[in-house]
Order: sequence, then C-alpha cells, then structure tokens
Amino acid sequence: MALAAGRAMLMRSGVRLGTQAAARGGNGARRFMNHRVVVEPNTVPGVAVIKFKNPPVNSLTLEFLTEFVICLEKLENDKTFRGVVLTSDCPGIFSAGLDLREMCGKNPAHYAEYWRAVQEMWLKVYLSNLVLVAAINGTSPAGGCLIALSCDYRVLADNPRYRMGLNETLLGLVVPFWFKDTLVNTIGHRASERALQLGLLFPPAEALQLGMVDQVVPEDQVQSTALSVMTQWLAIPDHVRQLTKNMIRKATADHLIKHQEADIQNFINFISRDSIQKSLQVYLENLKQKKH
Ligand SMILES: CCCCCCCC/C=C\C=C\CC(=O)SCCNC(=O)CCNC(=O)[C@H](O)C(C)(C)COP(=O)(O)OP(=O)(O)OC[C@H]1O[C@@H](n2cnc3c(N)ncnc32)[C@H](O)[C@@H]1OP(=O)(O)O
Repeated sequence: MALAAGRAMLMRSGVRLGTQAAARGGNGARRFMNHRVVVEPNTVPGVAVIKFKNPPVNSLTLEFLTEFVICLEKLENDKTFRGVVLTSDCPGIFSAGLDLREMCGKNPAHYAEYWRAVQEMWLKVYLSNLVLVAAINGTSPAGGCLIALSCDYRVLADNPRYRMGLNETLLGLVVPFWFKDTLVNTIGHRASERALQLGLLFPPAEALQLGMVDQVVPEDQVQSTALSVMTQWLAIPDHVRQLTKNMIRKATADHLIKHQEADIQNFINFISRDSIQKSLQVYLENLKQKKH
C-alpha cells in the first residue's frame, strides 16, 4: 500500500498522524512512537524493534494495521535499516489476531476497507525487503500467527500457556486461502490439512516440532535470541537475499494480488451472513463470560 493511501486510511479512521512523536532513548537512539506500534532502533546496527502496543490483546484493528504498515514502509525506505524484530508490548500476548469487532455488525463498505487493510498488511510483511524476525512473546492465534508465519524466522517463548496456530474454524470461519498458503509453505500440506480443519492452537514444543517456529527459548531470551539470529541473516548481502526471498515468495503473493478484489468480495459476502455474524457474537460473548 502506498504511504499516501495509508495516511488517507488513518485520517478516515480518525487517527491523527500529527500525534506521532520522536524521542531519544537512553542510548541516544531515535525512537518513533505511534499510538499502537512502537519502533525502536536497537543496539544491533541496522536493526529496529517493532513492538505491538494495542492493548489489551494486540488485536488487529484497522488503525493498528495502518500504523503497522506505515512503520514498515518507513523502515524500508530508510536505508539505515536492514532488519526488523517484531514483538509485543502486551504481556503474554503477541497478537489476538484480527479484531473481531471490525467484523461484527458493520456495513459492507467497512468490511471492504478492513479486509483490504488486512491484505495489504500481509503483502507488506510477506514481501518485505527487510529481514523480519518474529520474537513471539505470547499467544498468537489466527491473524497473529499469520504475521509470525510471514516473517523470515520465528523465535517463540517457552511458556506452555502460549498457543500458536490458525484457529479460524473454531470461530465458525473459513480460513482465507492466503492464510492457508502461508501455513502450507511453512509446515507442509499434510500438517496444514489437520491443523486448519481442526483449528489447532499449538503449545511451543509442538509448534517447534511442526516447524511452525524455528526456535523455542526461555521467555526472557526471546528478543536477544531474535537479535542474534538477525546478525546471522544480515551477514548475507541484501540484494542476493532479497532476490532469493522474492523468488520463493512471489507466486504465493501473486495469487492474492491477482484475486485481491474477488477476495474482498468473498469476504464481504461471507462475513455478512447472519449465521457468521451470530457465530462471531457468540464467540465474543464467550470471551467475556470466561472472565466471570
Ligand atoms: C467461502 C470462502 C470465504 C472466505 C472468507 C474468509 C473469512 C475469514 C474471516 C476472518 C478471519 C479471521 C482470522 C482471525 O484472526 S479471527 C481472530 C481469532 N482470534 C482469537 O480467536 C483470539 C480470541 N481471544 C482470545 O482467545 C483471548 O482473548 C486471548 C488472546 C487468549 C487473551 O486472553 P485474556 O488475556 O484472558 O484476555 P480476554 O480474553 O479477557 O480478552 C481481553 C479483551 O480483549 C477482547 N478480545 C480478545 N480477542 C479479541 C479479538 N481477536 N478481537 C477483538 N477483541 C478481542 C476480549 O473480548 C476482551 O474484551 P472485554 O474486556 O471487552 O471483555
């Protein structure tokens, strides 16, 4: 998505870009702050850390998606950055996935705008020229898992309470084909068949065994491990690594690009069904109930 389109989307969503602040951190590094996404240059030269900060659960609201894409676009355009670590500022949750309230009780125009933002976010992450390492420091179902799967490398915290996977069927939803493609490209066809149909959410040991993540490490070492992995990836010259990444990922991305408008229309038709709306409302209600 062009930066200008993202800005326009932010304006439509009532987010003021003027509130973005730049400050200097303790090490003198410049630190960009939006509402929901914090970007910090790190001690590793050329590497930024993006922290998702959309409490309580880092759900992927329209505003969050827009800020996230703009942040990535800025980092890609700033030649001082070659790699980004994605992590969460919300304790115990990497991202709860797509924001269910964006898909409930809204009109078709909203669903179209939201789904385009989800598509654009995925294309931006999946095809990024930067090395992206996910430092997964919490639970990451569905859209949260998709973000991690779209990175180049995944480090997950060794906490048995954390779960990762594409659980759409448990919400009464059909997994979008490009979510499915991303999973199949990562863990293979047979494992995806089972995981997707059953909507499985895997604890760290199983996620590692399946190849859904590359490393499981103690919780307090997730970010440091991601940064040391990054150093290894940055030892490869950018242009050959980027061409290789593009060669591997292009067909999957092109599949969505070619069918982007049809995919939006399918989403609108699907999500607007009374039965789907009811399922989502019940799911949200159950999330509330479990607190009591
Ligand atoms: C024919 C072909 C057509 C193809 C069409 C394709 C259609 C595809 C459509 C959609 C695809 C969607 C993919 C997704 O990403 S769906 C989202 C999946 N996410 C989940 O299932 C996670 C749900 N949340 C949880 O399990 C928990 O909240 C958890 C993340 C584990 C955190 O638990 P906890 O710390 O106990 O926090 P709470 O449950 O109390 O939650 C705090 C508040 O946050 C609200 N919440 C949680 N998740 C979401 C969410 N995803 N969206 C919006 N809001 C969320 C929750 O309701 C609480 O709110 P409140 O305090 O007001 O009660």
